[in-house]
Amino acid sequence: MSMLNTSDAHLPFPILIGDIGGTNARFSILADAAAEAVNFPNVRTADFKTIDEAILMGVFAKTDMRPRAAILAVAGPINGDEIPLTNCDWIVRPHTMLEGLGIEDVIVINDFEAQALAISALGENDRERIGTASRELVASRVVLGPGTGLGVGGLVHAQGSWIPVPGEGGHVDLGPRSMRDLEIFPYIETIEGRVAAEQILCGRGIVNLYRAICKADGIDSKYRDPADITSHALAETDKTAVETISLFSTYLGRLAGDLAMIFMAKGGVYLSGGISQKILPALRRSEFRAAFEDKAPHSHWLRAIPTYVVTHPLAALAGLSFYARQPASFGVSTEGRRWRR
Ligand SMILES: Nc1ncnc2c1ncn2[C@@H]1O[C@H](COP(=O)(O)OP(=O)(O)OP(=O)(O)O)[C@@H](O)[C@H]1O
Repeated sequence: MSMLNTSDAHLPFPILIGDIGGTNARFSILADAAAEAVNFPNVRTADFKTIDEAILMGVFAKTDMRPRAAILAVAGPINGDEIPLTNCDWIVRPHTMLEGLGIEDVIVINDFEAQALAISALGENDRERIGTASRELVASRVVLGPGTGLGVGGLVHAQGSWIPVPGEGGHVDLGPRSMRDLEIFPYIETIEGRVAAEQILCGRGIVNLYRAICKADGIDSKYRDPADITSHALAETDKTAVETISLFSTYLGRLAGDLAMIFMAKGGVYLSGGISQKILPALRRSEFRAAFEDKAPHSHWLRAIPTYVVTHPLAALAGLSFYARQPASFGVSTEGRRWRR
């Protein structure tokens, strides 16, 4: 039995769980540890001034259930009693929630910690395997998700617990490796001179990569929206778009393999984020998996690690509910991130 959570009392049910993204916030309520989650319609963050107002209108106005506790996953760092969100004007103020919403206990964690909690127990219907490695081990895992940005979360298995590890893995350096990379990389828009992984592996990164390929080839770029590039790539109606998504898959595989080595992720590497699902047919091709395994001197080891695309539509909420139902199975540190009345 793990000692990691002994200082943390269980949260009282019903528990409100929330995944607060830049554009959308998704909420559910768990009536008790055995009950199915009751899901509420997506709330667009731009439609409400505050998260408290969104909870009142998007949840409380639609049910008689009143949560006694809340676990929220947010995109952004959690420091202190005022938590600003990346890509959205909301500031999460747990003290205000305790006073105004009748909630007794609030925990706030990072969105990729929630994604990491989810990959501890996703079923076969909630993921699609990429490649042939299929050995399922109860061992450390990694999740990386290209969306508006690039999130990364580790899930370490130790002392009989799953321990989510938040971090800024989306900001590691990504370097050129092939001759073609060397032609394209000089044209990738940098951040203070650096090609951080997020300069390529996210929505705006797809456009950045596409434009760099156009410049390297001396042709005009036609598309400004990542969705246009992926749709032309998947339909094979534009050669540069096809190469963009092929290289995107290679670079995603390269980073996924690096993270697998860093975390000794024998339990598998998971791709989440909106973009992974949208380019699933491209990820099924050879580039992603080939780059993932291309890690001499450890390729034999990478070949045995399964890789998956998360297909669960509400994976972060699923992760939060696994934790809410069975907190003792997880080593979630709540220090400085839990507020009680
Ligand atoms: N078909 C597509 N192909 C590639 N990129 C796309 C496509 N559709 C949307 N995008 C890009 O995906 C990004 C949004 O990603 P995602 O849907 O994962 O949102 P998110 O970052 O999780 O935010 P939120 O949680 O608020 O929904 C945007 O940069 C958008 O331009």
